[in-house]
Amino acid sequence: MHDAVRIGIVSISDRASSGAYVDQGLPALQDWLGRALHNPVTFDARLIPDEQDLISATLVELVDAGCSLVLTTGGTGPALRDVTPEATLAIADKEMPGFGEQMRQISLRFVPTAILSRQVAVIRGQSLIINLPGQPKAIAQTLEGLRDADGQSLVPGIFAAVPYCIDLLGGPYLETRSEVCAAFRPKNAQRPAAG
Ligand SMILES: Nc1ncnc2c1ncn2[C@@H]1O[C@H](COP(=O)(O)OP(=O)(O)OP(=O)(O)O)[C@@H](O)[C@H]1O
Ligand SMILES: Nc1nc2c(c(=O)[nH]1)N[C@H]1C(S)=C(S)[C@@H](COP(=O)(O)O)O[C@H]1N2
Repeated sequence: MHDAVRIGIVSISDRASSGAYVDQGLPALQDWLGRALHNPVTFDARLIPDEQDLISATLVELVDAGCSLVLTTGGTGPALRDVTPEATLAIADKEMPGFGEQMRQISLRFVPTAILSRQVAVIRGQSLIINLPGQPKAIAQTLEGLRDADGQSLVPGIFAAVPYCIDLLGGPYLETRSEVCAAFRPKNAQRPAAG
């Protein structure tokens, strides 16, 4: 039996939230997490514009609702309306700089403009909050990393470190499908395989 987990997914886009185009962020997040995790997931989904106070309030609401993990997409670039990192840092207890550093390493293998992405990850209470870029295809790329033609990992995706981080926060034990994402835990933190 796998632990149940509640995950917040937040798409931050002026145009998708106003209906100017169809949001692809929430479906991409839900699809990837559904493929990667064995655990039963309850999703709390929000589609909101690039408004700093609303982004912060939404993140607080999702943490208070019991989300162990909150993933955002969009609003991490340099444009005037891009304020997702500021809104996330404003409600943080701790910053987790490794996630942003690793995402930029991965994304640089795809586009030189990855340098423009300012995404951050933070802890608030017992929740891990991670900003992902807004390009829908960047969601799987940053979570999963990059493989060569034989399926060998070239750059590990950031999700490999998420289950152990959530263990350390006292959250549910997340188990991943290794063909999508091989999570890493130190040996002493591994539960015996079920069955
Ligand atoms: N939720 C989304 N659904 C579909 N495509 C998106 C979404 N968010 C972003 N994109 C695409 O990725 C690009 C970069 O995302 P970014 O977050 O910088 O958006 P933006 O240009 O600030 O505009 P907006 O906030 O109105 O989506 C967008 O120009 C758009 O083509
Ligand atoms: N993997 C990946 N990362 C990416 C991109 C991309 O296409 N793929 N686009 C970059 C660009 S052009 C920008 S401006 C930043 C910020 O994007 P955001 O404002 O959509 O969050 O993400 C970067 N990271």
